[in-house]
Amino acid sequence: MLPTPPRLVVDHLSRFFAGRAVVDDVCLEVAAGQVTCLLGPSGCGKSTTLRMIAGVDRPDGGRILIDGTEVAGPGRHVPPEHRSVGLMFQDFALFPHLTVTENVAFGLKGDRAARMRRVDELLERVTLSGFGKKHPHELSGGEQQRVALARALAPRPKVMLMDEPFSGLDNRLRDGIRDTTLDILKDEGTAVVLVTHEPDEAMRMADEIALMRGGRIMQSGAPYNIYNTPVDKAAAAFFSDINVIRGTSRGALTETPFGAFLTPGQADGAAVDIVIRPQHLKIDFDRAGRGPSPTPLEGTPASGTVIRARYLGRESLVEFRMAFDGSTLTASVPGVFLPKPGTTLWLMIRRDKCFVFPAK
Ligand SMILES: Nc1ncnc2c1ncn2[C@@H]1O[C@H](COP(=O)(O)OP(=O)(O)OP(=O)(O)O)[C@@H](O)[C@H]1O
Repeated sequence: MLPTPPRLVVDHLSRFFAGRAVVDDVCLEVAAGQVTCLLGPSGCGKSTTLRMIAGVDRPDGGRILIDGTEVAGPGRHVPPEHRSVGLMFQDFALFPHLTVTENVAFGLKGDRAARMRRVDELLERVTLSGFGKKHPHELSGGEQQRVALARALAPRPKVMLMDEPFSGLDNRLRDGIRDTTLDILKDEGTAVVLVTHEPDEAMRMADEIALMRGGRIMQSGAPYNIYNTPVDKAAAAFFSDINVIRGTSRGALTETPFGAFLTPGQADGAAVDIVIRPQHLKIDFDRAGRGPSPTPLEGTPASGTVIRARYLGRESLVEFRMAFDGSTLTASVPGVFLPKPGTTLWLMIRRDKCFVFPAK
């Protein structure tokens, strides 16, 4: 038996505007029931990629296949309504003059009883049973969003395309609605491509994240891998603040004020950036002008003076001016830790948590 093809395949897709590649050789594979997030800064080509998958824009190169059938490619363009794709955007675009039931039933074909069964099933799924006769203006933002989800899912699309679908919602509503939406999409077995510029949203929703920059996918993988093995400094910086310590490679080592770091593979004499997230800097107290003893895992401590400390709820962020060169480093500590500005403390760096990149 032949293996089942992925539900959605995007194969070397490109799009040019005024001679500039805004989508540049993008490849994706999304299985049924899988959520892939296109994540990246504004203007990196996420929405253009989504629009080509939807069929409202045509690629200049590459192909798109749904369940193994080419829907876009050289000389081929299947119109959006024949692609079995569902769409959900930031403005839910419900029809204001139609009731909730009529909105959800809008794209459904077949006899009335079957259509109504599907509408009832979906309204129950999105916990809006009993709302069928209401009009969109009688609903809250979160309720409208759930109607939009039910409407998009009603015809059982093979692929669901979502462009910042939660960004219009109140912060407090968002997490709950994201989780409900995810459960329903997984239950329906739809392949999902979700566009977002928020790393937290991608980490929360995605089975796979495709990190985009300048029209290209810079890195793709499971959220854990993207966060813990970024391909470069910018990929690391997309998910959190980062600290950068510059050094020069000698043999397989780079000497820094925090001791030597193993940096194999870097050319001798090359400038190297050691990158560390704030939660992986360890803070220790001053012992009459000395720090704690060096350890193999955390290296040599370096002293710094507190510039400011802020409490953010789950954690405290402490900024330091480092004694060795006056540079600034930021450490985060779970809970409440608010040392006074001017206090001298010592910082250490977890060797197993830092990333090494050639300096650019
Ligand atoms: N129809 C068009 N004509 C010319 N340029 C366009 C067109 N559509 C998009 N662009 C340009 O292509 C680039 C990518 O746009 P796109 O909307 O795909 O980015 P995005 O990553 O979705 O950004 P955002 O998060 O701000 O929506 C941008 O520089 C944009 O200005």
